[in-house]
Amino acid sequence: MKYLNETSHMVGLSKATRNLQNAIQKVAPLEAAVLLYGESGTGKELAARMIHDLSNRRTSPFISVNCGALPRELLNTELFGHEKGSFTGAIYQHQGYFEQADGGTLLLDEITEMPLSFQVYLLRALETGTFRRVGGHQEIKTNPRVIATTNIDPWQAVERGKLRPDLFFRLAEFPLYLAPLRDRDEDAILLAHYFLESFNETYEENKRFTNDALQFISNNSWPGNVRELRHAIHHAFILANDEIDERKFHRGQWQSTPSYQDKLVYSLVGLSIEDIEKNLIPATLDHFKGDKKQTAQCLGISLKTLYNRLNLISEIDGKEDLNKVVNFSTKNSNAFLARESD
Ligand SMILES: Nc1ncnc2c1ncn2[C@@H]1O[C@H](COP(=O)(O)OP(=O)(O)OP(=O)(O)O)[C@@H](O)[C@H]1O
Repeated sequence: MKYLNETSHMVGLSKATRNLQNAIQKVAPLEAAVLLYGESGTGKELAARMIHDLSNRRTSPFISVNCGALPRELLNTELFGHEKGSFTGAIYQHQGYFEQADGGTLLLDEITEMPLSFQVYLLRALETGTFRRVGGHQEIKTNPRVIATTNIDPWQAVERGKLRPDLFFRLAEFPLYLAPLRDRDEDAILLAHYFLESFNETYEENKRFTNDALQFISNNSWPGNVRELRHAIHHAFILANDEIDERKFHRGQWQSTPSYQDKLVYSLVGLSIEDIEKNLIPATLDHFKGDKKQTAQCLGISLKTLYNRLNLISEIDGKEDLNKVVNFSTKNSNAFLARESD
């Protein structure tokens, strides 16, 4: 098995992605501070990495700091470092991220999660290009290029008091928006093929999507964006033998908002299990155009059980009623099997 490594370039042909790629190409060689904003999983960290790789700083370090994950009391030492003996346990001098990223790129991830009271120190370091290590007296000068990211609208973050306006203006010399996957037309399919090829290569397999899987990928809204899509494909890839069909996506634990399932389940409340079964079996049979093997497979029952259930249903309802059930439930099953993404 090879090392999973498909994350080095930005896949997508939608207008939003092409605009983003163009903007990255333009801003990367400059020194402007970039603020990347967009929903979680849209590719902000990837974009930051690309900016670094396309800049003149590419051979220097790229240091990423998750501002939301650092406790307030550690922010100072983690960002600016400390001198030996500056506090109990400081047995060595420590260089903070600002020094480590000197000449390279410092990615301040989730900037709006940084406590407001600390943002003023960050701003000072950015404005003057200098800072002091904790316990130090000497001004240290470094030159990292700063890229910041946030999952929330940065203008709203300023309004709501989560981001100091002066820091916002310093960080947002070049704001860049990453659109959610649902607004990026054909990108989901391209990304799906890209991730599939990558998994095939990694696991030395040759798995393929069926048309209904591609339909599902294209219809789903992917609220967790590219990250969710990647996890879903990995999950389906692991379950599938050769062909990755739509059903491999159904019960995935990756699913963050099981919208169609929720809707489906709530639409069934009030019916008995017997009613549901009576409707579901003929509807599934109808969906597979009478193919009992596929129907049984989809329902997760044996062919024998399917025959027994069908006999039972026709005994209960009579032939005429069964047809009615099929017609009635075909409508519902089509809606269900089409996996409406809204
Ligand atoms: N256009 C793309 N092409 C290929 N891979 C992508 C693309 N966009 C995102 N990815 C991949 O999707 C995953 C999530 O992306 P990333 O971590 O950059 O998102 P993010 O916006 O920074 O998320 P968060 O805000 O939650 O930190 C990563 O594995 C990344 O490599």
